[in-house]
Order: sequence, then C-alpha cells, then structure tokens
Amino acid sequence: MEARVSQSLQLSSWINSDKVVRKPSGLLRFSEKWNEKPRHRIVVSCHLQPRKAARSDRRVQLKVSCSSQNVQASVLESGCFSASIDEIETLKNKAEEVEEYLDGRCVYLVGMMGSGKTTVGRILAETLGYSFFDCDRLIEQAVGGTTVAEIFELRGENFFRDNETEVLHKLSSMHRLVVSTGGGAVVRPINWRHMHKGISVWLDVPLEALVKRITAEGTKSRPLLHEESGDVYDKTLKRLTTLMEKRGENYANASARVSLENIALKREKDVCHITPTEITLEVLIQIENFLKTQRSVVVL
Ligand SMILES: Nc1ncnc2c1ncn2[C@@H]1O[C@H](COP(=O)(O)OP(=O)(O)O)[C@@H](O)[C@H]1O
Ligand SMILES: O=C(O)C1=C[C@@H](OP(=O)(O)O)[C@@H](O)[C@H](O)C1
Repeated sequence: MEARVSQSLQLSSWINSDKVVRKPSGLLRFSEKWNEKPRHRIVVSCHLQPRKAARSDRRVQLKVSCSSQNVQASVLESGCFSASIDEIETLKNKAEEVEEYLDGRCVYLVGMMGSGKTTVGRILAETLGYSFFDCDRLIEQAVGGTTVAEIFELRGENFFRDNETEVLHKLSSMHRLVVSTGGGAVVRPINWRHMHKGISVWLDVPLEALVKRITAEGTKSRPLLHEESGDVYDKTLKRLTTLMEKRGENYANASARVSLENIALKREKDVCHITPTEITLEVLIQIENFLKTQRSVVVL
C-alpha cells in the first residue's frame, strides 16, 4: 500500500491530472482515493502564484497530506515546500536518471538534528515516487504514541535506541522508501548493517546553520539539547559541537555526503539560503555518483 501512496504523488501524474480542480485563488486541489472502499486517501494542494510571471519565476507551493484508515496518520505525514516549475522539472529529470541505478533500494538520510532529513526526505520521496518514513515518528508509534522527549524522560535513552534499531531493522527489509533517521542512529554499528542494505546520505550542515534552524523551531522536542544551561543559542551550539565531535566519524560511514558548504560555494550563495529543493537535487547527484562508481568497480 505504501508504494501506491507515493506513486500517486509523482509530480507528472498529478500535475497534469484531469482531476485537478482549479480555483480562482490559484489553488489547485487534487484528491485521490484507492480501492472501492475509501481506505487510503491523498490530498495534494498546489498554490500557483496568480500573477503573470516568467515561467522560471513562477513558484509552486506544494502541500501534501495523506491519510489512511489502516495506517496511523502520523506515518503518512504532511509536508509543504516551495519550488519553481523549472526546479521541479530538473529534480524530476535527475530522479529518472538515478532510479535506473537505485533499482528500488531504500535511501536513508543521516545527519545531525535539524540538518533537514525530514524536510529533504519528503521532497526526495515525492520526486522518486518512494514512500517517506520518519524513524522518530515510527518509534513514537511503537511505544504507544508518546513523544521522543517523553520516551527519553520516562524510559531513558537506551530504551529509545533499542526501538530505533528495531525500526531500522524492519524498514531494511522493505523497498522504495526514503527514511529520515534520528540524528543519533549512526552511533550503533548494527544500525549501519541495516542502513547499508540501501543507500545512506549524510546531510552535512555547518553547526551555526543548525543552531539557527533549531533555535528558531524551539528545542523542546529534542531532549539531548536540554543538558546545558545558559543562553539558548550558546547552549545549543555547545551541545551540538560536543555531539558532532563524537559522531563525525559515524556520519562519514554514509554512502554519500551532501555538504551544504559545497552547495553554497557552487551556487555562490550563503549556506542559510540553500533551499530544500536545491539540497534534494544535490542528494540525487551524490547518490548517482556513488552508484555509478559502485557499478564501475563491479564491471572492473
Ligand atoms: N534548507 C533549509 N533552509 C532553512 N531551514 C530549513 C532547511 N531545511 C530544513 N529547515 C528547517 O530546519 C528545521 C529542522 O528541519 P528538519 O527537516 O526537521 O530536520 P531533521 O529531520 O534533520 O531534524 C525545520 O524547522 C525546517 O523547516
Ligand atoms: O541526535 C540525536 O541523538 C537525536 C535526534 C532526534 O532526531 P532528529 O535528528 O530528527 O532531530 C531524535 O532521534 C532524538 O531526539 C535523538
């Protein structure tokens, strides 16, 4: 069922769809359900800028929400991002090239908390026609609907990590998934055994940018950030620096690395202005590079 949900999200299949309802506000709404019984439903809302702009300037707000009667709503999550039509086309073309090499293998996004695994993961899944899963949400469900922060507080980090390993184990037997892992999933070698069944990508974001994102969002949902005292920016930076020192080598186990500093250099932009769509494109490029190299090694 998961695969069917994400396939219907492929941009080509819905953006040209006859079922799209156009409203004067510029809102396009597309709703689809499967089977005779309305068990699975997906709603895609797409805001096109109403003004007349050059094609490359027109931006699309994509909002995706999915629900299913037999899968809890938080598994099939909602997301929102903005991209130009040209960017979407470039992403789609790159995804088509990468799919040939990827051959249905899962993609695991790893990286520090706040590195954009969830944001980029959703776009990547949609672009590849894969299903998206967020490990933290799956752990919360496995433990009975409590939040990650509550699990840490009531059951401790080890209990959380055991559940994380179990979730990765289960996901590793599946195909065509993009998985957003928790920032600490890279520490246990057993988790790498599961993730290496697919392709792993490290979203490498400079600490200062991470701190800006996390403090803007609030640190409440991230229990490992509550151990320092003082100003929220300083203590978050301090804690992330310590975690990064411990985990840097672990992240480097990933099949591919996407460095925001490198993207910023390439695009002559500030790191903080690199969009999730630009990062997703780089993820696809790096996956392709890795898989091409792997293929050429096998041929030799
Ligand atoms: N490229 C980006 N530029 C600016 N903010 C971003 C970017 N990617 C993600 N964010 C924001 O950073 C925060 C953390 O992103 P998220 O995807 O939840 O990270 P993770 O899943 O790695 O913890 C969110 O508020 C998100 O909107
Ligand atoms: O870095 C970590 O150890 C953690 C990161 C969190 O996930 P995100 O990376 O999605 O924030 C979550 O798994 C938990 O709070 C522990």
